[in-house]
Amino acid sequence: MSCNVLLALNAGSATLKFRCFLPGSDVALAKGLVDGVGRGRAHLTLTAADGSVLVDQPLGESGHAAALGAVLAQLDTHGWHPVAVVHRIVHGGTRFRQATRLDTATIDALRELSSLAPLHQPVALAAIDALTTIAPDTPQIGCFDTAFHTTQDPLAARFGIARHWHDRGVQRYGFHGLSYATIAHKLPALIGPDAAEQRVVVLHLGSGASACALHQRRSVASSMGFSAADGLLMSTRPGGLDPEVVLYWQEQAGMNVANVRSEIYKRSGLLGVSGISADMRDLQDNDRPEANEAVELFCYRAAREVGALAVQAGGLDHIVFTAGIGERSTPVRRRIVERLSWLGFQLDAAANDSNALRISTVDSPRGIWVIPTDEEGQMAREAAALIPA
Ligand SMILES: Nc1ncnc2c1ncn2[C@@H]1O[C@H](COP(=O)(O)OP(=O)(O)O)[C@@H](O)[C@H]1O
Ligand SMILES: CC(=O)OP(=O)(O)O
Ligand SMILES: [Mg+2]
Repeated sequence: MSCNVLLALNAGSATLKFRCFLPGSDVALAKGLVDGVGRGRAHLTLTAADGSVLVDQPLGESGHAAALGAVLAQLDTHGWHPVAVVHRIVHGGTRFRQATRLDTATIDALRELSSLAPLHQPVALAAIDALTTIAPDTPQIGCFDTAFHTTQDPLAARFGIARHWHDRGVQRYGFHGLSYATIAHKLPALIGPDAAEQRVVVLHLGSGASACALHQRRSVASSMGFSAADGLLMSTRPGGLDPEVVLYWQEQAGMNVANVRSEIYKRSGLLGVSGISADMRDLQDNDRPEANEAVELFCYRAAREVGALAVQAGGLDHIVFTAGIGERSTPVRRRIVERLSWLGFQLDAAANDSNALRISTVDSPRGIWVIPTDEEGQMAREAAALIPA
């Protein structure tokens, strides 16, 4: 049977995640992943809504364009025809504040922001360019990680630098907005309508990691800034760094801009501190002291940021863990919450071990929750109004 779908694409540095929705709804019909893109070992999986695996296919030497071509071919074979494609775009700068139909002018404007999100923006643009070539008549829509944070307190968006820089766009934007918007959307049903409006800090802990304070389900402040390199320790990014370190690398270690960017985006974080792996699973099960120190630094920095965000939100009632590490790592959640116990967060160890929705004890003064993120579902909701009838 053949069926029109909205195709949502979330292009990462080495992955292409996708999901097909009934147009105008957030009901998913199928989802998939191409792993190892551009690394000589791309692999496509396509899974139906009931969990059955429809495709499990090595693609070999595929870049983003070839990977996308293979995805479209498989969707076609299974009778799914994209009437529109919606892309996750990490940086929308000051201009893109809501889901936007993409054309030559908007794509050019997004290209100018590439250096501020070097791991993400170029690959999203590669997917957009590939689609423009393969399916020029299919409408494309961009949804932005920065858009959810336009409600931030103006003070939270300002660096302590000369005003003219701020006016030129050197501001704190905040990222992972599609993930935070998903959590804000799910909160009333999952934690209760009154609790949902309280002060909530969401910890999005994935390859990139950040934290966001919500009040009345809107972003008040977040840990990421001008780029997605600020804030928490991440898989390969350092998070907040004294700017003099960058000057030291350039002046004393002879590193050029490309070397510095690589150090910041690819060689720091869990990988740099441990010297072992960027993957939390490898580190939390490893007995070497360097692995333990990397995990401990990750947890300490996350807890420290929760404290800072509690000040910005004027208090704190709940914390929510989400994304790959937040949804699945029992020890990371335990170590973060231990550092927050003085704020009234008491962990229920058994609930934490089973990744339950509520992981705080019944008499914990404040709530601790685990809520799966759904960036693609959020994209489908945001794009609904822009899909041609
Ligand atoms: N069971 C688990 N325990 C600990 N960490 C996990 C687990 N499953 C996945 N992760 C971690 O989640 C991270 C990826 O998260 P994800 O949200 O998928 O990131 P992204 O979409 O940004 O690539 C990886 O660092 C991986 O180690
Ligand atoms: C913004 C960002 O860091 O995204 P990701 O976690 O997907 O790398
Ligand atoms: Mg992610």
